[in-house]
Amino acid sequence: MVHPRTALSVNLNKVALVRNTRHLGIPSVTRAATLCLQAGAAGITVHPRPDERHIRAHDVHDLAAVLKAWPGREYNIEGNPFHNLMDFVRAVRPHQATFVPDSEGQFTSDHGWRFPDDAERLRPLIAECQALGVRVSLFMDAEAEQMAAAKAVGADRVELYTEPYAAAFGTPGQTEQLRRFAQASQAALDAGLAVNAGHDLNRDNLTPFLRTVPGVSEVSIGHALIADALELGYEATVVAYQRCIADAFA
Ligand SMILES: CC(=O)[C@@H](O)[C@H](O)COP(=O)(O)O
Ligand SMILES: NCC(=O)COP(=O)(O)O
Repeated sequence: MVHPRTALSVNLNKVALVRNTRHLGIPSVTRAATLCLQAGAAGITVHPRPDERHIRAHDVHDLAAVLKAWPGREYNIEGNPFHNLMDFVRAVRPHQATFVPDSEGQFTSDHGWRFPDDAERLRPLIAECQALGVRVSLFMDAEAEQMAAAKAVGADRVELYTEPYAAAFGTPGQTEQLRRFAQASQAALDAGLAVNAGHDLNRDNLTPFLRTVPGVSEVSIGHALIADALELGYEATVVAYQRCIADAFA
């Protein structure tokens, strides 16, 4: 079942990471995508980093072919538009491009864009994506005062970087983080942006997040979901995450 309120996009970076440790082609990234889509995932996300530590260029094209067989499901490609992302956008025209301000060797994504600093250099690349029919989401820290500027630069959506919430989950800081994210999401919605969210979301912290943070259109989840799939399998794991989403709106 694809839940109508908040779409689940499965990030397959970590399947590729394991695959790359041998020259055997397993675990298959395309098979993971197919099994997750068959289980009801609304889409697939990849972050083809320049060093190809996990998702490689051929994966991006292989997955585009898989998604073509799934009308209504979305392909989201993340990356830094000043590095290699735009070449992938031009070549495969995904449904969504998520601009992430990562440096080339960065351990993982850990911050969003800053306005007004980044505005003028982002504007033409956002416009180019949209001219190609690709929706643009900007990876942003949960700062309400930054949302109007994200809209002004032309973005369709923001993706709230959820690691600070995930790190506070289960501690006294959880309430304050949820308030911060709810405020940032409402500010984005008020500015005319749609809201995505991602990074370190899992089966424990997802439902409370969606119950409290208004109007989340899509969550992209990879690390914890793939870890769960090692134990439960892709189908049961996607169903479990869809249940977490459904529980938030029950
Ligand atoms: C942008 C973001 O928060 C994640 O989607 C990112 O893809 C994580 O990258 P790694 O899987 O390389 O840690
Ligand atoms: N944009 C977040 C994403 O795609 C996956 O992040 P994570 O669940 O691997 O932390």
